[in-house]
Amino acid sequence: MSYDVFGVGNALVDVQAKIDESTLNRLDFQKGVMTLVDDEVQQEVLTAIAGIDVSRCAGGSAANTIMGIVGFGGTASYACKVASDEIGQFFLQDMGKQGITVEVPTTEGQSGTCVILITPDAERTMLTSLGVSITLTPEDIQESAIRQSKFVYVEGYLFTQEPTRSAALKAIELAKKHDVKVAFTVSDPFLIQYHKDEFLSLIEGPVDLVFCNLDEARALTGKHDAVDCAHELHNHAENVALTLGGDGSVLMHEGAVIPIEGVEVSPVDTTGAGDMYAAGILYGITNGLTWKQSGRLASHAAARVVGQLGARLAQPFTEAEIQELIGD
Ligand SMILES: Nc1ncnc2c1ncn2[C@@H]1O[C@H](COP(=O)(O)OP(=O)(O)OP(=O)(O)O)[C@@H](O)[C@H]1O
Ligand SMILES: O=C(O)C[C@@H](O)[C@H](O)C(=O)CO
Repeated sequence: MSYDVFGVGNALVDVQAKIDESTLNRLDFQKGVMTLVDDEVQQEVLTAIAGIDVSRCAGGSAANTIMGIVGFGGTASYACKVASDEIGQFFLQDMGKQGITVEVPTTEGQSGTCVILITPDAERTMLTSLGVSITLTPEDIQESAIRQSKFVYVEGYLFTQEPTRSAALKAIELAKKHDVKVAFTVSDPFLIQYHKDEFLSLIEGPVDLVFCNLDEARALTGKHDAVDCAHELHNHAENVALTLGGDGSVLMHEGAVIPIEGVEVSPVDTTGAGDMYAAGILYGITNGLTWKQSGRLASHAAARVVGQLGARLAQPFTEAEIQELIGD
C-alpha cells in the first residue's frame, strides 16, 4: 500500500461542547488555546459541564489532517498510541470508518482526550489530557509505510516530551533516508516558548514544508508583517504555508509569494481550521495540483470547517466540487 501522507501525532478523542462565556469564565482556562491538563482536571471539567450536550469524535491535530486528506480522496496512514480502553477503541473505530488503519499496537492505560469548549464567538478552548498518547516511541514508526509515502507530516505537539519527540525525529529521519518529503506544523504558539531553537533547526534542516499561523510565524521570526514572516521562513524552508485566519493565507514556493484569499463564512466553531487547511494543501500537492490550486482547496475546506461544529467535515467535498474549486 502506498500513501500520499504518513502522519505522526497524538491520538485524542475530542469531546465537544457548546458553552456560554460565563461558564468558560467560571472554569478559568485561557481562552482560544490548548491547555494540557491531567485526567483529574479533565473529569472535573466534564462534571462542570454535565447536562450540556456533547459530541465525540476521533481527533488530535495531525489525525484531523490525515482524516481530511482521506476525505478528499487521498490516501494516508497514521502513527499514534491509544490504550485498549473504551476511548481507545472508539478512536480506532472512528478512524477505521474512514479507512485509516493505525498499525501501532495498543497499550495499557488511559487514552488521550481533548475537551473542546466552543463559545458563541466560535472560538475554541481546548483542554487536553494526553494519556498514553505520550508513550509513542521511535519503535512505533514503521519504516515500510514511510518508504511508500510521498510526505511525512509531523505535529509540533509531539515535541513537548519524550518519547514522542524521538518518535517524531525518527519519522523525519526515515523520511529523509527514503527521499520522502517532510511537512511540519508548529501546532500552537505556546510551544515556541520552549522549543523555538529546535523548531528553527528543523525548518532550516529536514523540513520541506512548514505550516504555521501568524502568531506562530511572528514568534519564530521576530517579524510582524505576514509577508515578511513568510519570506523569512522561506529563507530556510523550501515551502511555507502561513495561515491568517479569516484573512486567508500565504504560500511560499520557489521564491514566489502565493496569496490565497479567505472564503467568507459565518463562523460557528474554529476547531480544526488549521488542520483542515493542512489537509487541503497536502492532498493537493501530492495529487498533482499546483500550489495555488491546493491553496484554494485548503481555504474553502477550512472555511467549511469553521462554518460548522467540529473538526471533521459534516459535508465532505465531492469530486465535482473539488474540480470546480481549484479552477485553472
Ligand atoms: N473566520 C474564518 N473564516 C474563513 N476562513 C477561516 C476563518 N478562520 C480560519 N479560516 C481558514 O482556516 C485557515 C487556518 O486558520 P488559522 O490561521 O486561524 O489557523 P490556526 O490558528 O492553525 O487554526 P486552528 O488552530 O483554530 O485550527 C485560514 O488560513 C483560513 O483559510
Ligand atoms: O487546533 C484545533 O483547532 C483542533 C485540533 O488541532 C485539536 O488538536 C484537536 O482536534 C484536539 O483533539
